Amino acid sequence: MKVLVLGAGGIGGYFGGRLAEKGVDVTFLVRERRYKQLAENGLRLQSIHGDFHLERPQLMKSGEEGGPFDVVLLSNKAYHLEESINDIAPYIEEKTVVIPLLNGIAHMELLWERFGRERVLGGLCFIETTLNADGDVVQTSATHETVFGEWEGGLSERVEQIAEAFSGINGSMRASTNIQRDAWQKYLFITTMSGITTLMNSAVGPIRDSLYGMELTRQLAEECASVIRALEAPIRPDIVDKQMETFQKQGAAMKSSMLRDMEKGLAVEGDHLQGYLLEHAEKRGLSTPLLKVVYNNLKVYEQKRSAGK
Ligand SMILES: NC(=O)C1=CN([C@@H]2O[C@H](COP(=O)(O)OP(=O)(O)OC[C@H]3O[C@@H](n4cnc5c(N)ncnc54)[C@H](OP(=O)(O)O)[C@@H]3O)[C@@H](O)[C@H]2O)C=CC1
Ligand SMILES: CC(C)(CO)C(=O)C(=O)O
Repeated sequence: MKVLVLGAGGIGGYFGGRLAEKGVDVTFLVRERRYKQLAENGLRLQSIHGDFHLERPQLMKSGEEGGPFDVVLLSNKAYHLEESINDIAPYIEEKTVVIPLLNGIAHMELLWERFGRERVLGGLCFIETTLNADGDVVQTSATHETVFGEWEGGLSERVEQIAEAFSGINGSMRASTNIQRDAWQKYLFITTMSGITTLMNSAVGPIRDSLYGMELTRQLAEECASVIRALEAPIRPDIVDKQMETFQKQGAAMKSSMLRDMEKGLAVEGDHLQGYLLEHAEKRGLSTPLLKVVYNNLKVYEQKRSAGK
């Protein structure tokens, strides 16, 4: 199976690296700066599950000849989606499937529009990873999992084949029979998790231990869930309780990738995550006061960032 991974950042670098470590034929579609870095240093994973150094990753830049690919793993940030879609387009053939690993939901419509619903699977990942100053992928907590499947549910032959090819890696890349529900539930989790950690400017531990930390986290999750339910998305009735339990179980040092990006002064995916839900809340007249505060905090950050402060 030939896999093209767009982006070799925290997510693409990690899962693409783990696939290559198993012997899967993986090519990374990257831009100039990352190309140079990976060509010089190789792809290095520093992980609590074991380090890995891929000395000569297969690399491509947009427009170069390559393929055909069976699977394209999309691992860009949401604010690079348009360019990323354009860059993978030449490699999407009749039988190629795209698996997006981005957080959020709004990208699905754009992918369907461009490539057709039949070529796009649902996908998501649970992992805490970031790039260090040398461009190495640093992975720091127990979970390292991606999940993918047919958006309409069930298990198709192609999904089974991909799951077979991805099985046995150091980590988990598995098929789901209900990826639509899984993706919306992940969306709820990340919108709450990135929202509360960026608002409080803190890892999970101090938020949990603070006077109103758990109450506010639940309030944010309830507000987000109310919008998701109004969109008739298929989340479980008890999902907020379940996710609060998950929040309780996280290591104290656990941070969202959005908070890590903020700490590095990088762009954030506020429009794609919190903004998308707020837009729908406003259209439907739903009250989401804490979500508004969270989103506004991100907007203030963006303003200061673009003013260089
Ligand atoms: N990091 C984490 O712990 C988690 C992240 N996620 C989600 O996964 C997605 C990816 O996040 P993450 O990996 O952390 O982000 P990173 O910023 O670490 O990596 C994204 C990579 O995509 C590359 N890229 C963007 N556009 C293109 C393009 N047109 N062609 C080639 N490469 C491109 C960037 O390259 P360049 O260097 O050239 O800009 C960058 O290396 C996000 O939606 C995030 O929310 C989900 C779960 C956990
Ligand atoms: C919360 C977490 C780490 C779970 O995978 C995540 O998705 C993110 O921070 O982007």
